[in-house]
Amino acid sequence: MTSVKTDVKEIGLYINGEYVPASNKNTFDVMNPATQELIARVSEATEEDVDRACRVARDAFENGPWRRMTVQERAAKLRKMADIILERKEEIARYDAMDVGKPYEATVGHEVARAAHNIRFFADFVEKQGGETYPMGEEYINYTRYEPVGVAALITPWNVPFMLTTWKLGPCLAGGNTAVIKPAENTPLSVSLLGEIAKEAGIPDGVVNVVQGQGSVVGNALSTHPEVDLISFTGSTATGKRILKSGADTLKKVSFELGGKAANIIFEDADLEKAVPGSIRAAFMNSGQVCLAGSRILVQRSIFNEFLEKFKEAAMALKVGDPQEKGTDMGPLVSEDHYNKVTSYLEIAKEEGAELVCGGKRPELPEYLYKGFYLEPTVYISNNPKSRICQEEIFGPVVTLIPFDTEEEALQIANDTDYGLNGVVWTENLQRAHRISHHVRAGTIWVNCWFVRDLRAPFGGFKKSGIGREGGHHSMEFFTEAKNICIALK
Ligand SMILES: NC(=O)C1=CN([C@@H]2O[C@H](COP(=O)(O)OP(=O)(O)OC[C@H]3O[C@@H](n4cnc5c(N)ncnc54)[C@H](OP(=O)(O)O)[C@@H]3O)[C@@H](O)[C@H]2O)C=CC1
Ligand SMILES: CCCCCC/C=C/C(=O)O
Repeated sequence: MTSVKTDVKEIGLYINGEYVPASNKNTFDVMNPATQELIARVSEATEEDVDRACRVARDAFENGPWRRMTVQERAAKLRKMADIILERKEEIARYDAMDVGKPYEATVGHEVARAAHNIRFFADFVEKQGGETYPMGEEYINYTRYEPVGVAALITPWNVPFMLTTWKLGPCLAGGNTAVIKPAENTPLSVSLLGEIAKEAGIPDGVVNVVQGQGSVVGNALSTHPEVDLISFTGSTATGKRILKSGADTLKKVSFELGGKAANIIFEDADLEKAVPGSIRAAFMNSGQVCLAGSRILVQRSIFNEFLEKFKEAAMALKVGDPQEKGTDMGPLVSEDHYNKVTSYLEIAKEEGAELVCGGKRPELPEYLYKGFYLEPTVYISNNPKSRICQEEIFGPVVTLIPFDTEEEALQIANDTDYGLNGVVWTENLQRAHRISHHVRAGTIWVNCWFVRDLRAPFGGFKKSGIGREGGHHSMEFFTEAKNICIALK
């Protein structure tokens, strides 16, 4: 058996409605992390290319029709875009499976569908959005308008490239802004299609541009560019800090979705029929390369052994393998560098005295996957919540079970982190569910579920997990400027 073989793709930058090479004709190679085969050569933008993309986006914003269209006209084009995404869902999911190593089946069924929903949701949202009016007796009346901000830089990570980019692009375009998108260098394939999909949907040239290349060059050029008015960024906390500094001189608006180290708390009254599979998903979906991963599993001591046995059995039953193949639960890690980072925590865990329950090594795989960056689902037990494996975002299929006795202790451990993106609570006690949800310091708490999303709800992090919120009117507030108009009536 072999993985799906494809020709090496040649991918250009997408600027002003067409694919173009980099100004110096340089390209970079993209590998399939499941096999280390070369899958694409991608044009590597220079600062000059980024400058051109930003100027094109500025011109499309100032002089083009996009921001002048009625919301109904813009919404119709966005709905068309969502339709095209669904029509091309196999191609998009195949791309994400090829460069991220995501299981194709889950990607085509969930993530690409969600990507289309991201665009359609904001088309519907802006059509229904009203303004405010504040009459001042008979003499004056105030009313508000929500106007686009300008040129947005959308900088996105490699773990969920297409879906997370559309999560930003939907509200950006619905608000009447123009965009320069920069996907992660490891995973440029699916996002490279967004410019042509926008064009096919009738969105004017220059409104959606995609530049490719390294964060330190291309991302930095965007974050410092005078024509960029706002930056919506999803990625690591370390990069978020850098972008905040680079954007400071030009006073850019920022929205940051950053890292996480969620506590997944299992109380003794939890229904383990739900808590075990739910915790497995939260731990190992996307090979654990998920900001929302429930990677610190806090288990009440009275049920610790029972939970441990069930969790271990379920983790070991996950099918690790070729992301292109039906039935694969977990693909490889995204790259050699990332594999080295994740596996360095296996050494750290040993030094910290954590007990290895299962995993911690490469799985046995067919020969054609020998070079892939695979790691078995790995589970530790630790009694030291302050240890590095319990504090740092490993971003791989490595989780730690931590025993606790009381609610107070669970809360203390849950909140003992720099991060605050989300938390998960498993209990059949309604009062406890509310109590714990109120006291865990994080932007989203899931009770007896994980990663259930309503796009109207605020999404974002406390502490070092982010700045601002995305979702519904939160996204629209970021991507628009509220203007008050005060009219004298006499
Ligand atoms: N809160 C949330 O919703 C989510 C958060 N994340 C977080 O993302 C991280 C994983 O993604 P990862 O790609 O490694 O994150 P990085 O922060 O390394 O990269 C994210 C993006 O920023 C770019 N970038 C890197 N350096 C700079 C710079 N100096 N200026 C501007 N842009 C730059 C990267 O480019 P390049 O790749 O080319 O270096 C990439 O496109 C994890 O910490 C995870 O928790 C992920 C998903 C959701
Ligand atoms: C495998 C999917 C992980 C998605 C992580 C971030 C989600 C953001 C959102 O739902 O908007």
